[in-house]
Amino acid sequence: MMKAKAVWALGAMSGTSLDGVDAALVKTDGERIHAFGRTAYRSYSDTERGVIRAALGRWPGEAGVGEAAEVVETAHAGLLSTLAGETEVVGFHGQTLAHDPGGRGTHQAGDGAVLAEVLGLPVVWDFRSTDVEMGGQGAPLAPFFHFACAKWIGATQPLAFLNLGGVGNLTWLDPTAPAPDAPGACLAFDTGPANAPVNDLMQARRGLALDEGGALAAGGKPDEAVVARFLDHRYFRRMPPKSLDRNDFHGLLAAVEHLADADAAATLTAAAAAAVARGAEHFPAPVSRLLVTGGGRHNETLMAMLARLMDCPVEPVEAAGLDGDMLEAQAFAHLAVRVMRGLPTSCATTTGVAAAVGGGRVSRPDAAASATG
Ligand SMILES: Nc1ncnc2c1ncn2[C@@H]1O[C@H](COP(=O)(O)OP(=O)(O)OP(=O)(O)O)[C@@H](O)[C@H]1O
Ligand SMILES: CC(=O)N[C@H]1[C@@H]2OC[C@@H](O2)[C@@H](O)[C@@H]1O[C@H](C)C(=O)O
Repeated sequence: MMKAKAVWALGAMSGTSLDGVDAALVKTDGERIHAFGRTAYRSYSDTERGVIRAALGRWPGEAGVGEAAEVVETAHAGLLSTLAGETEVVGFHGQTLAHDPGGRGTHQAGDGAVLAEVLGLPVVWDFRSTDVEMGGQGAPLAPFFHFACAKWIGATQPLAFLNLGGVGNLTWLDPTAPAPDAPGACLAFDTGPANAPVNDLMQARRGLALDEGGALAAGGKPDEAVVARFLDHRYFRRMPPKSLDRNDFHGLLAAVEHLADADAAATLTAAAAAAVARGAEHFPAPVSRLLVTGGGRHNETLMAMLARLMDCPVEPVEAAGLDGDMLEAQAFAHLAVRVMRGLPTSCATTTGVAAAVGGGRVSRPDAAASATG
């Protein structure tokens, strides 16, 4: 079989924590990573964040959604144009405003056609809709990239990637499998809330965005009864694949209302760790290591709790030479190339979709130009 040519692709992600946009270059043929390139970040201003926050939970056509999409497009256009000269294709995730795979679908704000026109490059976007239309969860989508990362780092034994963002997601994988959608290659799902509840607590009690380093939680004692009640949630009894919306565990903050700040932070941190451990019970085989990506890997208390609960080494992805701040952006660069090549981006064991599917719409600059007159 002829080997596919690797190309430089530029991926961009605007995550659930609404901090800003990550962008990263990856040289890939959609199967194998050939090189990692430059990265860039642009934070949202408070005003921009406010516009996006006001549109959370809303669907296309509803109030505030157009304004949020414009903020997302402007931020991406500015950031991506600084790297556009180094790439052939863009993978644009956009900002998830609402995610209800069993109901109304999934909604990422930002129009790829607008970006294609601005950047003069093909843009792959709307990665999740086709999967949802075909009965999948539409998330997580990073697993096929995690599989490529496992090959890149030369892994030979099953391992797991854990993303600790607002929500947590876990990918178990066997790097000896021939492809990520091969039988027994991957199992992936959202574990539960990760940083979002602690962030919400810090905002409510201290006016801060996050528990820096997990310092507040480190000084508290988890309320085990609250953690046990949290684990009783029906989400943890569901078999994977499964995915979550940021607000699916909204009641968690009320459950720690009676606790002092440090104990409340410790309890919510313990709940996030326990959700991961509960998820790991679904692993088809033991793992050699758990590689942690996403902002939560900077939370030392959360990492220590995880290390106590897991029976394998728990390490930030940097221990394997990867970039934990950019992994999701890199994932959408890699997935964009898969879409361009007609390769699937999800399968039954990563999103629960009936058959492996290639999500993603492709907008080309000329088409964008003619569509907009
Ligand atoms: N130094 C730190 N100490 C403690 N927590 C931190 C630190 N840095 C980041 N975090 C946590 O990580 C979060 C951001 O993580 P990340 O950027 O991975 O999220 P995201 O990509 O927006 O979310 P998702 O993956 O759910 O879309 C912050 O909101 C905070 O809770
Ligand atoms: C619907 C949606 O945007 N989900 C995000 C979110 O953030 C983390 C987790 O929940 C994961 O399911 C997903 O993002 C990553 C990039 C994914 O699809 O793999």
